[in-house]
Amino acid sequence: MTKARRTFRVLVADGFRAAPRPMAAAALTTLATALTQITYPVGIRTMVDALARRDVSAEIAGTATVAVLFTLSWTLMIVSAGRLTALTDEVSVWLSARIAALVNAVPGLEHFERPDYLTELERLEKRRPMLASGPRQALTLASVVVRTAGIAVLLATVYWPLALLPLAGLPPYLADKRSVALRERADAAVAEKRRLAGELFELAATAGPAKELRTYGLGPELRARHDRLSAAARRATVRAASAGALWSALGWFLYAAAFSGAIALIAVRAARGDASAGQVVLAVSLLRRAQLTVSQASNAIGQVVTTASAAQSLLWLEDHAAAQRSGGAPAPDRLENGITLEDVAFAYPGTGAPVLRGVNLTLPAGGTVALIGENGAGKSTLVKLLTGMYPPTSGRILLDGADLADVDPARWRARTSAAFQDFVPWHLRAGRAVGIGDLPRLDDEDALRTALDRAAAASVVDELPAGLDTPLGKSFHGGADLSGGQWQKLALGRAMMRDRPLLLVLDEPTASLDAPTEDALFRRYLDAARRTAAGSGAITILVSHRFSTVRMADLIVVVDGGRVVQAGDHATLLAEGGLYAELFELQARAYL
Ligand SMILES: Nc1ncnc2c1ncn2[C@@H]1O[C@H](COP(=O)(O)OP(=O)(O)OP(=O)(O)O)[C@@H](O)[C@H]1O
Repeated sequence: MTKARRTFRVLVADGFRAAPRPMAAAALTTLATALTQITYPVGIRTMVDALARRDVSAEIAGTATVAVLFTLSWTLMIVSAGRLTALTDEVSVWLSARIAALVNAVPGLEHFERPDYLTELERLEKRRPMLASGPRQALTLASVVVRTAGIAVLLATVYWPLALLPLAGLPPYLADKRSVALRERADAAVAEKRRLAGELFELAATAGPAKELRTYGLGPELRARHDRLSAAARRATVRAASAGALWSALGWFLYAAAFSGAIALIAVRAARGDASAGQVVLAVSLLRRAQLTVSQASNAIGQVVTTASAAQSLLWLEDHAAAQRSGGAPAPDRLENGITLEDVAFAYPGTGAPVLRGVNLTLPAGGTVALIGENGAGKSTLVKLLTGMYPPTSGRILLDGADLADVDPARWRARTSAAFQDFVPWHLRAGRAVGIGDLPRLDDEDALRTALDRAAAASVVDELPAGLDTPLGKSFHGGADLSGGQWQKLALGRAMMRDRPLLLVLDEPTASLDAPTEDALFRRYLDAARRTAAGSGAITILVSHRFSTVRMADLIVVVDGGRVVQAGDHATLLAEGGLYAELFELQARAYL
């Protein structure tokens, strides 16, 4: 489908998809209003000419026509305004669901991490209300076209050159289009500044960073940066708005000149006796209406042009979601041999430098694997590749020999589970904050309890006033707030919800827990994992900086500068005397 047809689809056809009945009702009432609005001046002409001829019956007919059409046009106008508002509401709800579905249809994280994609998503979010009113604007434009055509035909019955008057609407239309383009360009140019300013505002005004802000006295610096960015963005948009206003003024000046010329032409024809009194009244009434219609046309076209350009953000998202690989092979039911990385390299999209290079590694089925390395070594990136958030830039990841690139991302995701270091403190009821780890069993209390036990998190829920039903977080009135460690235990419980994951990732999931708790938790967890892994060959990956935990893993993988520099069990790596032994000694000495 061409771009123009797809844009038309967003503006018109989506209205019928989102809300078929409201769209049909709005279309009918809007067009009926347009027809009655332009035809009632014909009754006025009949009235005035009948008056001049002293023809009483024609005058009664003209008056009745005016009365009926006038009353109808007002009634229909009010009904159609209501219909159009209802239509916009329905399309808005439908569109929100569609955007959310499209964003979630993209299996990877690229659109959340690349600045150019973020800008496009942000523009789409900002333009959502405008897009929701697309069908309304399209109907308004259709009504304007019908009225303009009707006015041109009726003016031609008075004196044919007057039919050309609606063409005088072109200069204001073109000027408004230019004005919109100027503002759009300025908006796109300052989008990054606005986003940064928004992030700084969040930092300065939300509870999370408040402690650090006060400790380091960062408030004034953040405010100054925020003000500088906001002012620069405002200056650019105000400049564009002023230039746009000048263009609009010029367009309307040209229209006013054409309008005055048309009035003068009718006056001259009437003075010469070439037009009846009724025709003069009809022409003047139509010219007034034409003025109104042209200004509405210019607005309606301007809005449709803006919305059509906003629709490009939605089309971009549709294309981006469609370009993602979907379908593909199912994930294996169980792992026999394990997951193998073959010469894997990876660079984040939009950045040149690889953060992983030449990674060759086998994670044995049923094993527990610990990833260790210094900050920024590439551990979390490796995890993102294994969970299918990103494909490798080169090299392959094989599940029992089958390329992960050929497996349907959603089906692979359904067989993985994870607790991340930057877990989400879901503000839900406690049971649900855990249950969303396996949506089909969201309210399955037995499954919830088992998951909480596996994560050693049962006590967190038991201490809550209403147990699993306790609302969590400050979003709820009276919601229970938890400590960092308690939130983290619930996140672990969430990761334990899936019964038969093939890959379970625990990416520094215990950073908020004290060392003995982490140690006890992992002993207990790894025992259970080894037992269940016997059935499915599941692999557990643990990212941690604590060697007391790491040493329990079957395989320890040492990552340094994006490369795997060592792999083996604790005793082997210690005997090798490389980076692992060095880091281990360092930490052991710190505890002495
Ligand atoms: N979304 C991203 N876009 C660009 N670069 C990124 C992104 N995420 C991470 N990086 C870079 O990739 C490198 C590896 O980061 P990664 O988070 O994988 O390290 P890590 O070993 O998990 O570190 P830590 O122990 O601090 O969590 C770092 O240099 C980091 O700056």
